[in-house]
Amino acid sequence: MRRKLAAGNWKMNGTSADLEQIEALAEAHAGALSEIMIATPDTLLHRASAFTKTGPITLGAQNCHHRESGAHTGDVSAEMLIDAGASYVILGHSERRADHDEHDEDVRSKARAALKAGLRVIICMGEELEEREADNTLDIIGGQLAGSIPDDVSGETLVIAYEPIWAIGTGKVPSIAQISEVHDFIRLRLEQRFGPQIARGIRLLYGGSVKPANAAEIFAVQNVDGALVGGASLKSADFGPIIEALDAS
Ligand SMILES: O=C[C@H](O)COP(=O)(O)O
Repeated sequence: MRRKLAAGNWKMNGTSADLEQIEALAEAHAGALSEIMIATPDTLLHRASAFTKTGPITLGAQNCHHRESGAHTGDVSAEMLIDAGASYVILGHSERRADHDEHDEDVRSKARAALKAGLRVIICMGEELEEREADNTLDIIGGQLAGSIPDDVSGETLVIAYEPIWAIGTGKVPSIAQISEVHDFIRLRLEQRFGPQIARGIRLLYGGSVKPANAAEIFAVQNVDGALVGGASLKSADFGPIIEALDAS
């Protein structure tokens, strides 16, 4: 049985004044059935960890370097993230792929480093609108799966987030049939590569304009084990109902 995961990605948003959002979530959802993860900016991790020592919330980061340490100005290693309070790291987000020219092999080597250090990884993948319209979505996802995910993974350590790029921050959401098709495809590919036992333990998140109003419908899809939420994770008043919808699914 896979534990549902409501993951928030704050992206480049949030200062110390916003820690009260995490405090409010921790209080309101102390009894949540689902796991709740918030990937704050690295600058907030240590202080946010004060609110996550007990209860259902875990913390994550949004990137890490593929090396353990050394002369890499401005970068942060997986070990440093753990030291600051993270237990997850999001890797391969389309914004990192676009802004920092990250490719599947970069994501894979970062994932190896993160797993070696003891982080769980949320590896993101998704198609551009042109790729969707050209009916290439499954080819794109198949390539990203093969290229981004290292060999040594388990249901404990790997989460995959399907995030169609055209749905991120746009208010556009794929149809339920489209979400279902991609998630079933990912599960099948994982079974083929890792075997049914490992594949069935890996959680698959949907991401892209998840809001309180559409969460329940998305969470009803088989093989959707939660969500990676951007904008609606910034305020506890928005993220809370999404967590409740996941608990109820
Ligand atoms: O990581 C989160 C996704 O990019 C979704 O962002 P969004 O919920 O603002 O569309």
